[in-house]
Amino acid sequence: MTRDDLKTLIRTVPDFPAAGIQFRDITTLIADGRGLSATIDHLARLAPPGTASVAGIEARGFIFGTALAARLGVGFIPVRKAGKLPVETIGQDYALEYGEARVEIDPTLLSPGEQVLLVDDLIATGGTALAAAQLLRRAGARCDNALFVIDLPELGGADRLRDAGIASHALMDFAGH
Ligand SMILES: O=P(O)(O)OC[C@H]1O[C@H](OP(=O)(O)OP(=O)(O)O)[C@H](O)[C@@H]1O
Ligand SMILES: Nc1ncnc2[nH]cnc12
Repeated sequence: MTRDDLKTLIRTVPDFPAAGIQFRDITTLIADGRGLSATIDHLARLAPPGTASVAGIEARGFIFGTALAARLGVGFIPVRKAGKLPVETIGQDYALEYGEARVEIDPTLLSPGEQVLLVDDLIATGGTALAAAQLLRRAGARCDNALFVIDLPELGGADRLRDAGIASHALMDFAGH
């Protein structure tokens, strides 16, 4: 399946979770077996050589991140929402398109200088991905690359990541918010 084929499997839900938001829903993509498999194929082709682990952002980033890590034969690092990890964590607050949140990681899961590939379903403002990358870097890992299924380019997230020294790719773009 091409990236254009995959794009047809994304469901758009207007005014969720707030008025004016066009919610790009990946559940219709992952419910399609060929679509899910092809998505992981496309992401795997974009993974940089030397990737030592994949970090995925809760919750939707876990779906693509774990599948990609298994495909690449590397470990998976969960970037969790606040209060979920059972050990001492480092955390970062951030703003997103429709609210505020905090992500946390267990820094002991990472080795110094380890090259971590950040994965999420979607990049909008980039606030979530930037917070996750900052955490991975604070833990001593390298985080210079990120992959997304969907980019909303008008919200400028990929530009923010580039300014922070993170190269990103997405399988598809959607215009508007
Ligand atoms: O680029 P940003 O403006 O930061 O927005 C993108 C983030 O928003 C969504 O997650 P959400 O916080 O809705 O959580 P979920 O994955 O648990 O549904 C999405 O999965 C990204 O993680
Ligand atoms: N428009 C959108 N659709 C789905 N997830 C999102 N996360 C942030 N903005 C989003």
